Parts: sequence; C-alpha cells; structure tokens
Amino acid sequence: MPKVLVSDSIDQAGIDILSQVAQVDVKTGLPAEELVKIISEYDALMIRSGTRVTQEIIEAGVQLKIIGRAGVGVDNVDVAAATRAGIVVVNSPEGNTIAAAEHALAMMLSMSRHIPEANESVKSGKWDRKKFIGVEVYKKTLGIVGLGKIGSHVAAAAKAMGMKLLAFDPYISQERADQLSCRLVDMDILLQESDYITLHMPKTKETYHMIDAKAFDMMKPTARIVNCARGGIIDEAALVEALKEGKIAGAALDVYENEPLEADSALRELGQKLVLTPHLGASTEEAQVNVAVDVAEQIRDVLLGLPARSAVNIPGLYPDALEKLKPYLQLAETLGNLVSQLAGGRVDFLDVRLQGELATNNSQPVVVASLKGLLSQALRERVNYVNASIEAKERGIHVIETRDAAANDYTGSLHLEAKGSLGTHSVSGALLGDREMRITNIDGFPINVPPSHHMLFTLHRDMPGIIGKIGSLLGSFNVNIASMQVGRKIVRGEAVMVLSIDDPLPEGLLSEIMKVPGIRDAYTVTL
Ligand SMILES: NC(=O)C1=CN([C@@H]2O[C@H](COP(=O)(O)OP(=O)(O)OC[C@H]3O[C@@H](n4cnc5c(N)ncnc54)[C@H](O)[C@@H]3O)[C@@H](O)[C@H]2O)C=CC1
Ligand SMILES: O=C(O)C(=O)COP(=O)(O)O
Repeated sequence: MPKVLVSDSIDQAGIDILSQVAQVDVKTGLPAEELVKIISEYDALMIRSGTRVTQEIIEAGVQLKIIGRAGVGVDNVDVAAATRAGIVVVNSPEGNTIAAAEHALAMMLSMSRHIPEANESVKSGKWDRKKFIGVEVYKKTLGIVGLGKIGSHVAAAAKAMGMKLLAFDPYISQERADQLSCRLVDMDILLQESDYITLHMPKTKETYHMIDAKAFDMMKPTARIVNCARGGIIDEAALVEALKEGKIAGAALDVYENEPLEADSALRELGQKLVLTPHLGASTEEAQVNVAVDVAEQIRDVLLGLPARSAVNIPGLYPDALEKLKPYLQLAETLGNLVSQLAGGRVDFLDVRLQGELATNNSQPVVVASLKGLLSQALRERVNYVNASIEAKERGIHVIETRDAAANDYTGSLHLEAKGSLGTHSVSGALLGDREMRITNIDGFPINVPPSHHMLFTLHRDMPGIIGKIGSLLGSFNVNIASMQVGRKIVRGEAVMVLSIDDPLPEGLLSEIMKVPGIRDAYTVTL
C-alpha cells in the first residue's frame, strides 16, 4: 500500500479519502531536518502553508509522486525542483476563495471599528465608548490590487456595502473590471485615491515589496491597508514606519514575510493601528473541507495512476493523448507566452489558428496550452491545463479558434493573434522533425528561429547598416548575441529582427535601441 505523509493540519474528510487507498501518517510541526530524514518512505506529501518543501526535501523524497497543497499558494513548494524530479504538484485553486475574501472584509471592518481593542477593553472590565470612534466604509474608495478569484469576490461584497471600487491588475481585461464595477487604474492612482487598499495577488518577483516606503508616501494619511495575500508584498519595515509617522491610518495583516511571525517583531508593538491575525484567511470549516477533499481526491487519483485535475506543473491529460501532443503543447505555451508579452499583457482577444495536422478535434489541448502560455505571466503556476480556459473566460478574453487542415507549409503549425494594451500582434510556430520548436512568423514577417530564454525583437526599416548598429550597441552593453535573424516581406521595406541573447537586456538599452535611425519599435521577451 502506498504511504502518504500529512505534515500540516488537514480536515479529517481528506484523511478519510486518502485512507481508502493508502497508509496515512499525520505528523504535523516536523522540523525540516526530521522531514528530510523520513520523506524517502512516502509516495505522497500533503501540506498547507506550514511546511516548506525545499529542494532538499524533494531530492530526499525518492518515492514521491505527488505533493498536494490543500490551499492556493504554492510559494512554499519548490515547484521547479518538483517538476525536475517528475513530481506532480497539485493545489485547490478555488476551495478557499470565499474564506479568504471574507477574511479580508472582516479585517477591513474590524480595523475600521476597532473591534479587537474594544473587545479587549470590555473583557478587562471597562466600558469605554469614547475611545473607539470608528469610520464607515460606505461611500469610501476601495483599491483592489489583484482582481482574480479572491479580489473579485471582495469587489462584489464591497460594492454591496456601497463602496466605490478601483482595481490594479496588469493582466485583467477592461471588460472583466467593468463587470465587477471596478475602475481599472494604474497602481499610483490606486495608492493616491484609495481610502482602503486590499491586496489579492500572488507573491512574485514583481509583487515582492510592491508596497514599500514610496508607496506609503503616496497614500492618504487616512488610508487603511489589508494584506490577506502573501507576506513580503508589503515591506514590513516600511509599514512600521508609515504607521508610526502617521503616513497612513491603519493596517491589517494576515500574512507575514516570516511565518510564524517572530516573537519580537516590531509589528507586535503597534497597538490599535494594526490588526494582526495568524494566517487565518483559509481557516473556515467550509474551506478546510473543500481544500482537503479537493486535494485528497487528486492524491488518490495520482496514486491510482490517473491524472490530477489541478496540477500546477504537469498537464492534467491522459497519458496516451499527452505523449502525442506534448511537443505541440510546449510550442503552444511558448507562443502564448510570447504573444502575450508582445501584445502588452492585458490581452482581451486571442485568435488561435490550428493548421495542418493540428486541425483535428483532438488538438483542443493545444488551444488550452496557448491560453496557459498567454496567462502564465499573470498567474504563474496557478494557471494549468484544467483552469486555463475558465481563467481566460473570467478575465474577459475572447477566444476564437480556426482550423485549416489544408495549410501545408509544415506538417502542423500554430498561429496566435492577440489584441492587448500594446495593440494587435501575431506569432506562428511549427515543429521541426517532430520535436524542435521554431517561431516561423512574427507580425506577418516570415522568420525561422528557435525560441530562447531571452529574446529581442525589433521592427525597423530594411536598410544597410542597421543590423551592424544594433550588434555594436548590444556589444557596447556587453550583451552576447546567441543568434540573429531578419525577416522581411519586400526588399528595403519594413523588416523584423529577432535576436536570442544570453542575458536579460540591461536597463536603458531598449531606449538606446529605439534611438537608432530606422528602428520603429523594439521589445524584449523572456520565455
Ligand atoms: N491568507 C490566506 O490564508 C490565503 C491567501 N491566499 C492568497 O491570495 C492571493 C490571491 O489568490 P487568488 O485570488 O485565489 O488568486 P488568482 O490567481 O485567482 O488571482 C491573483 C490575481 O493577481 C493578479 N496579479 C498578478 N500579478 C500582479 C501584479 N504584479 N499586480 C497586480 N495584480 C497582479 C493576477 O492577474 C490575478 O488576477 C494569492 O497570493 C494566494 O496565495 C489565498 C487563499 C488563502
Ligand atoms: O491557500 C492559500 O494560499 C493560503 O494562504 C492558505 O494557507 P493555509 O492552508 O491556511 O496554511
């Protein structure tokens, strides 16, 4: 019988499901060294946010087939290491949405009405009604950062309470924001105009310390901020200073840069202006049953050799179909990712053209893979083969599919056209010898280049000297060019240049490139 280790507190409903197919050991609060020692015995690991699944643990888990995160955020799991080790990582993308949204609202209201201190005061024998004059949320402006599942539910509830809504989310469509009655604005406007700010985005390189001293300086002195998303999005030292200096009126935190919060953290000393809870966003009876059942069912299925429905790192498709389509899925993800960056992230329209052998009904996963790639900048590991279509729909992305079996330039090829904040852009790609990916067209210009991690695209006038100038400019910034190709439709007309470079483009170089005579546009892309 396979063995499952449950290393965080999980609802019994999940344990019951796992017990049907496995021996289940519940060992919570294990120190990391202990976990490394015992993990080699287990086929599956079930966790919440309390267990940090590091590369070391993954490497020691020689039998591990699946890591199940009973919740949303997988930032406590080294997903890349798990993928490399062939371990499926699953989560429960929706099981605790309502719980987390309601917690954010509870934090906003309890902060506004000083509920924690008033409660403490009454219980200590006092009857102080003057000290706890609060503020109303009615007619106040709420700025929602991250208009995904939780942010959307917060928007609906806040609207019902009579709040005016602003939202910042670089990856959400205008249509989706309109549906939720949110005015989509830049982050600076949101910071300046909001009476309340609530954070609902993942912790990524972009969002780490997004709320820093500069952000607090922009906020109203009466502003109040709630973080029920992830610790580290707010710079805690800057928050302490902002509260001490009266730059903002209050804050409520459920999540912290280090959890558990250090006993001597300065956050614990801030009194009435700061409401703190110990990562309770998902802690409702309902959510805990939802996530435990959702994830336990997936662990059970994977242990029985079936696919998982919410795998964050491996497509949830049946093995046979998957094997055949795999190279095309990879191509579709890459092209989706590429076209979303060329179109500027906030895409509201995608045309997927499946050509040649791809124009069969069995190729539907290729459309899903294109969407997964398209959304990967916004949603990272949260988007998977199961939820990509629904995520796209909820984000107001109109998807059109066209099939053209007669197209015969390649055995099978894929063309994606996306309309986003930077206009309409298109890319095509095909496989060489069944496996090797090629980008075959950019914005109507024929090319033939393999995708690479860092790429630079220019649109320019086809004239002598321009390629040399770009080459020496990159050289002067010490950027190594791995390959370069030019595509053009007519001689001395417009052309595109595609460069694969070894490192990300240094700051300032793109604007230098734009200054080269004849260059019309330039983009960098990371794939
Ligand atoms: N406190 C708790 O116990 C819980 C916390 N969470 C956390 O809440 C957060 C939101 O979860 P969901 O709504 O389920 O995720 P989601 O994936 O549905 O939504 C996240 C949204 O953030 C947006 N986003 C990405 N980068 C952004 C950026 N740089 N600026 C602004 N927006 C950006 C995405 O476009 C997306 O719309 C996650 O960090 C999750 O881990 C989730 C459940 C419970
Ligand atoms: O689902 C999430 O992202 C959460 O943050 C919930 O964390 P928890 O399962 O309560 O440790």
